[in-house]
Formats: sequence, C-alpha cells, structure tokens
Amino acid sequence: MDKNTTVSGPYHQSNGVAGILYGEFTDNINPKVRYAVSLTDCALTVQKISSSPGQDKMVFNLSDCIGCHASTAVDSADTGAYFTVYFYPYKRRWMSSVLARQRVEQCFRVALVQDARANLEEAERWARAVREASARNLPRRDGVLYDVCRPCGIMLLLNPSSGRGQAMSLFSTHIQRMLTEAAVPHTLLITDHQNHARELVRNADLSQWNALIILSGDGLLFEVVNGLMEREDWEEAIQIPLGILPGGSGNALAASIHHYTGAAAVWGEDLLVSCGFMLCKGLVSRLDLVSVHLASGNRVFSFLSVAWGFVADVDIESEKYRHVGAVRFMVGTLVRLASLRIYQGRLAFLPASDDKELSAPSPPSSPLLSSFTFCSPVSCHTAADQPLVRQNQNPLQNGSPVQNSSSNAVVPARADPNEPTKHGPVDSLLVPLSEPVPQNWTVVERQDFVLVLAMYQSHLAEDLLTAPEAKAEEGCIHLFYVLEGISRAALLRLFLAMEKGGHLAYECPHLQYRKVQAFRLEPRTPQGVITVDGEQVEYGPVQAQIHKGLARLVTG
Ligand SMILES: Nc1ncnc2c1ncn2[C@@H]1O[C@H](COP(=O)(O)OP(=O)(O)OP(=O)(O)O)[C@@H](O)[C@H]1O
Repeated sequence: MDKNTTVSGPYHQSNGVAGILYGEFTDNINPKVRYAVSLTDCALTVQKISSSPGQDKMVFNLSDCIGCHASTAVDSADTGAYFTVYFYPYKRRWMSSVLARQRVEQCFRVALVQDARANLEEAERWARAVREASARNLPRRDGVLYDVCRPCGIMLLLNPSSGRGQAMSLFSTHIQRMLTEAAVPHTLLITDHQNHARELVRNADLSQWNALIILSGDGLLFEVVNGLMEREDWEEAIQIPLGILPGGSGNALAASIHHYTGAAAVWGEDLLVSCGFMLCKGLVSRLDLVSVHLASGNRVFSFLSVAWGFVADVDIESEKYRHVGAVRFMVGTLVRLASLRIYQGRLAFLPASDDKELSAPSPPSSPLLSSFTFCSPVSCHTAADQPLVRQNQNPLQNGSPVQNSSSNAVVPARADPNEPTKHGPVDSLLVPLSEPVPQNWTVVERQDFVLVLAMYQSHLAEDLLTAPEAKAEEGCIHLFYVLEGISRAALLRLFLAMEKGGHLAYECPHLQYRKVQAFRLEPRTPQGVITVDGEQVEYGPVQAQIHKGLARLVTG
C-alpha cells in the first residue's frame, strides 16, 4: 500500500468479527512509522505495519475510551489531519501491585490525499465512529443509560477548602482535561462558604443542567442533596443525576462507587481518575436516601451514614488533622482508643425483610459474624415485650425539650413524621419520637455502646470497607453496633480489618450487625456527637428510614 494511503470503510476481519472501519495512518510524531488501525464494535486495534503479525499489536477496549477528536495540523502548509483517541484502561502502576485507570492517548495522522479538507473529513469520520462505538460500549445496569453531554452539560461544584485544600489543583490536573477529552460541557462553581452549594441548588434552574457534580468531600454532596430536597419541586429536582469526584479526606461515597464496579481498591488521585472516568461515561443508577429526623423536628436527607459514639467522635475530633489527608481517621482512632468511652442510650430498629433474625430469633451457634445478621436474643427483644416505662426513662422523650449541644439552644421536639410535608416523602415506618417505637420493631436490650453506625454505602472512608455487601440502591440500612466490654486491642483489630472488609469475619461477640429498614437511637449520655454523612448534627434522639432509589447517581 502506498505511503499516505488510507483505506477505510465497512469490512469484515478474517476472524469473522464485524468491523466498522479499517485504515492505515502514520504516527503523529514519526512519519516513518505507520499503523494499520481497525475499529470494531468493541475495540480499536493498532498494528505497526513494519512489524511481523502479532508484534507491536495493541488492542484498546472501547469501554475504556472516553472520547475522540479530529483536528487539523498546526502548520497550515501541512495538508494532513489528525484524530486522537483517549483511553483510561486499568494498568498496573510501575513497581507496584496497584491496578488503576491510567491515561493512554493514541494520535494518528491522516494524509489520504494532498487536500487538507478531505483529510480532515476522514479524521472526523473516524472520530465520530470511535465515539459512537464507545458510547455503545457502556456498562449497563437496569438498562439505564445517561448521556452527560447533551443538551447542556454539568454544574461542577468545588469546595476549595475540602481535604488538604487541593480540590482546585485536582480539578486542573485531572478532571478538566478528562471533561475536555470527553467533550462534556461544564460550568465550574467554587463555593466560598458553608451552605453555599445548598443555596445554589435550592434556587437553580435545574433544566439548564444534566447533572450536578461535586469535587469535594461527602459534606458538599450532603448540602446538595438537602438543597434539592428543600425545593418546592423536590420530587422532580432529586431526579437530577448527582456525581462525586473525591477531593475530601474521607471520600466515602467515591470509594463506594468505585467498589461497586468490582475493581480492586484504589486511593487518592487514582480514585479521582476512576470517578472522573465514570462521569465521562455518564452511566446513572439509583441511589437510596435515608430520611433522618432530628430531635428538634428537623429532617435531613442522608446518602451515607448516621454515627454516634466512637466513629462520630473520631470523625469530628480528627478534623484538626485534616492536613494529613485520609490518615486523619487512623490518627483520630488511635487518639480516641487511648481514652475509650462508653455511650449510654437506647437503640431500636425495624429489621429488613432479608434480615434472618426477623422471624425466628435464635442464639447463634458461634459468635461468628459471617452470616452478618445475628443479634443474640439475650440482647434484643421486640418492642411488644417491652415495658412502656422503659420508653419514658429517656428525659429527651415525650415531646420534652431537647438540648442542642452545639448552640445550647432549646428546641422543641416535633411532630408526626407521617404528617404529609411539603418537602420530601412521607416516612411511613416512623412514629413521632415522643411515642414508643411500633410493636414490630426490635429493641436492643443492652444500653452501653462503644459505637452505633448506620451505613447505606459500602465505605465509611476511602480505606474503610465497612459494609461490603452494600449497594447504591438496595433499600436497606446496614446497622452496626459495638457493645461495651470490647477491649481496646479488639476494637483496633476490627478497624484494621475493615480496610479490606474483614471485620465481619472476626469472632467478636461485641460487634453486632443487622440489616434494617428504619432505626431509632436515643442517647442518654448527656453530651455527645451525632454525625449524618460525616457532618455534625444536633445531639439528641434521632430516627431514620430508608427510601429506596429516591435519588440518581453517576456510577460505573
Ligand atoms: N468555601 C468553603 N469554605 C469553608 N467551608 C466550606 C466551603 N465550601 C463548603 N464548605 C463546607 O465545608 C464542609 C466540609 O466539606 P467537605 O465534606 O466537602 O470536605 P471535607 O470535610 O474536607 O471532606 P471529608 O468529609 O471527606 O473529610 C462542609 O460542611 C461544607 O459545607
């Protein structure tokens, strides 16, 4: 074949795989190197023409491709044109076992004829074909596909002070380039105060956006979710796809989304690139939200967790170590372990339908947590067995005022959660906090806890795989609690094992795990910390119920 000749058009390879295009192009840097390039429905194959068959052959999977662009030569005397394909395949990091998505750019020179326009048209034809074939190579879940590029693009909210204060540089070094490669139109909005994102989305004209993406920690997404749920049109507003690019120190949701793809764990900038890749691919799934009623009668919506005791204390106390990034949780854990506290309170829950203890509670044959669902009958009973007087022992109940620990303001307990509210769904499983829990709930008899943690995503932080079974849309809350009596060494062992999700396999009788639809927590320890999605909320009784798939989330 003549130099600078391109042959392209529909063809069939000898192995019978239907091809879309075949062409021969020169290397964009070295014109002596030529490639035979073929595009099929699922791959772009590049073979150096001088090599013997099989040698120097590269096969790029189109499911790893985020975009392809055509361009003219910089030198106006050059009649050649170019097309560049951007892939992010999983590759092993040099000198390491970490498998992470890494950028690969393939650029080809098209010099079909001595006519710049004809060459550009050919380059554009290839670019279009690669983009279309890549778009067909999206992973599919529940048949839901979403294109972030059309018609108007994404609002990208960035908190410059999140994590180690590097969100802006993470955007410019990775995300900006990826969005350009994938031709995703975006508008960057930098928050300048707490609740800025909440105000923005509460008042935004959402018809202008295809998705709301945050580059920050989980706290900024908490603001966005609640800003949307505060709108008159919340039912429609919460349908806008939400996405997260990790820029915080915890990055629990980002790590969870990556985990749901089935890929091996990655951290830091590798996790950012993985989430950026998912954003460029634009696949959306449903996301569970949990409606959390606070003592004051306020309701917030949560996508991640509610914590009380050890985990909440570590999260808030370790804020001062945020300059060290994700390690802050380990530092905070060691500090809090040194002065381990017991927290008194009452916990009750409505088991999920697949929680095995629901219908026939029986003692576990061994304290192993591998079934993930046991709760010894010596420590649990249903609300029906429960003397009413116990319900009234809590001074925070029965509509009596509750003390807001952060502001010292006394705020009255509200209201029937079943009352139709203007904003958000009705919580049909909950009764007012001033009333005893319904009779079909399970009440934990023990009242001395080291921690209570309700999770509805897999990760509590980038390196804490707390609920390995969790999924974005599941309709259940993974409720963990650790009872008093656990030694410091055993608690540390649990947290160390959590890095790979191994804590559930430990023979730790103090760790309990249930799948629930709703729960109520009534602290009796007068001072303490409760967090929702890592953000501190008012201290006092809380109850919550899950709403399956209420929101939508950019996933992979
Ligand atoms: N420009 C800003 N200056 C100060 N605080 C901000 C700003 N923008 C947002 N915030 C607030 O900062 C808090 C923390 O944000 P975020 O969770 O996103 O980051 P992070 O705490 O560093 O992350 P992580 O939760 O992973 O540790 C949130 O409550 C958010 O409302």
